[in-house]
Amino acid sequence: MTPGKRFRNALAANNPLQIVGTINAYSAMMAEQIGHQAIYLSGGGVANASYGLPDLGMTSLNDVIVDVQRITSACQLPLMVDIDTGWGGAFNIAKTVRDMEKAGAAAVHMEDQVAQKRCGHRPNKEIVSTEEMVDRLKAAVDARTDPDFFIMARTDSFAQEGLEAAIERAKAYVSAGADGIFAEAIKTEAHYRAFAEALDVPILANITEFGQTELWNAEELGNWGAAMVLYPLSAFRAMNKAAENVYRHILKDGDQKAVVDTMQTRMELYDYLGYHDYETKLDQLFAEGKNK
Ligand SMILES: C[C@](O)(C(=O)O)[C@H](CC(=O)O)C(=O)O
Ligand SMILES: [Mg+2]
Repeated sequence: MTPGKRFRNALAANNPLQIVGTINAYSAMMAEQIGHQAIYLSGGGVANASYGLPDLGMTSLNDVIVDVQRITSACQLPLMVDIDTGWGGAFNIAKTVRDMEKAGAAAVHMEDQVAQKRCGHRPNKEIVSTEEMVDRLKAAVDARTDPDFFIMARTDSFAQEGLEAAIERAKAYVSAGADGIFAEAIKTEAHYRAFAEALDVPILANITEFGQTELWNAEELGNWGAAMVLYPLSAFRAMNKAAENVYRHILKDGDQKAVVDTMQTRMELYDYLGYHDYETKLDQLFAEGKNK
């Protein structure tokens, strides 16, 4: 079964489908073993965590592909990838989609901001015309080889143009072939309901912390018509805070005793990695070698 098909199955089986951000391969393994059905690679996350950069369109296709490959090699869950604005014109976008498919991604979202993009929850975003975004989407849809590969259009237009215009754009994006709509930085129950009622494709709610959106519960978002709920950077933010605390204590206390309880143990780490299976296998191979 292709990754795209697995994503569509997860979407059909979960209402709404929770999609959790996994900043690296090991996080993806944890999410999988905890029981999540779909995972996400955040564009902001790649920029921040892998390159120490802000989420301002400074990372390239190849920068993101590296992290996609690491995650899809380690985890079977369908992965949605943030491809920002697709990284260029029609030919570049087509290449982005093909490369994402080859790297094992199941879904992507592409947005209607200008190439010099910003985080969707920050002020002063600029967007391209509806026509330009429609062209981007057509290039993406044409390029996929697996018809189940899921191509979602993200619109950042709500902040500048308001609800009605954003819905009009979303309709045009669906006509261009988008499989789903990511309405960025909408805020209220009425907004979610309006998008869900106007469109007959799955709608994604981006429940990112410290942004424009309240931390609505998945069940209520589902009742309002959201088919997917995204938590793009939640675990990453928590990991960062935990790491910050450890660095401070080591410097201040001269040891890590005060924070050891906040750490995942060696055994927990090994359990997620399947370490003991590897070790058993290695011991067997070693014993066989000796017997020769
Ligand atoms: C979803 C997002 O595009 C991302 O890159 O993870 C960000 C998330 C964030 O900055 O909180 C966005 O919403 O623009
Ligand atoms: Mg992003």
